[in-house]
Amino acid sequence: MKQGKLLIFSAPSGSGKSTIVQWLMQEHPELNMHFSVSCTTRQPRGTEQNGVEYFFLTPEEFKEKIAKDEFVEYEEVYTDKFYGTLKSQVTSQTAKGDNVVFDIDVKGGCNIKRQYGAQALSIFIQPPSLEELRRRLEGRATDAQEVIEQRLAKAEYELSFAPKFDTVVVNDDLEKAKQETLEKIRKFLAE
Ligand SMILES: Nc1nc2c(ncn2[C@@H]2O[C@H](COP(=O)(O)OP(=O)(O)O)[C@@H](O)[C@H]2O)c(=O)[nH]1
Ligand SMILES: Nc1ncnc2c1ncn2[C@@H]1O[C@H](COP(=O)(O)OP(=O)(O)O)[C@@H](O)[C@H]1O
Repeated sequence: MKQGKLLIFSAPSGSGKSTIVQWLMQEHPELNMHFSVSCTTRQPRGTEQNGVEYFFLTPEEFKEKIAKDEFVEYEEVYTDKFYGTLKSQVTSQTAKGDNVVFDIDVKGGCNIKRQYGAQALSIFIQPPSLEELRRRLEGRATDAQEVIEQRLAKAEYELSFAPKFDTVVVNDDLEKAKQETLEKIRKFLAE
């Protein structure tokens, strides 16, 4: 059976990556995309549920998974906040011929691309500007101001990773960004 492919999405927090990924998964079931549920040590926010958006782990549980070599990759994305991709999330889907979607930080995105080469497409979702990124994070109203500042402080560094990705989509006009991403994925899956 044909192996599934990997679709990696990275961007500074607030760029619109989750909005685009959720739209693709809801509106385009023919793409056969399955979300890779990561592990994290951050607290759940809003309506997030364990096992849906993330597996929410204690730092001890996370360390145990590192020791057991259960991660394809993991990073301390923000101070004391660990995020990791489980090997089981990748192999169980690709073996069935399904495509796996990763919403993952810039370093993790480059790491997975390095490991999977041509089986993976890495997409960088770029905000039109840092000012707009601030507006979106504040508008989303899911994080405390301190958390927003922490994320914005990291955004410039993250933007410098864009050239390392297979492709960059600027998310200015959301509809355009969705269509552009869709076309790129269709082309890659047809290869
Ligand atoms: N390296 C790595 N990064 C991850 C993983 N899962 C999520 N992330 C990234 O961690 C960052 C913070 O994610 P989150 O707390 O959900 O905030 P949001 O991106 O603002 O919605 C984002 O850049 C995610 O893409 C993972 O398994 N590994
Ligand atoms: N092109 C866009 N124009 C204006 N607002 C947007 C656009 N794309 C996304 N947003 C909004 O910006 C906020 C951050 O988007 P989100 O998808 O949560 O980002 P990320 O997953 O990259 O952290 C959300 O409130 C979302 O509705």
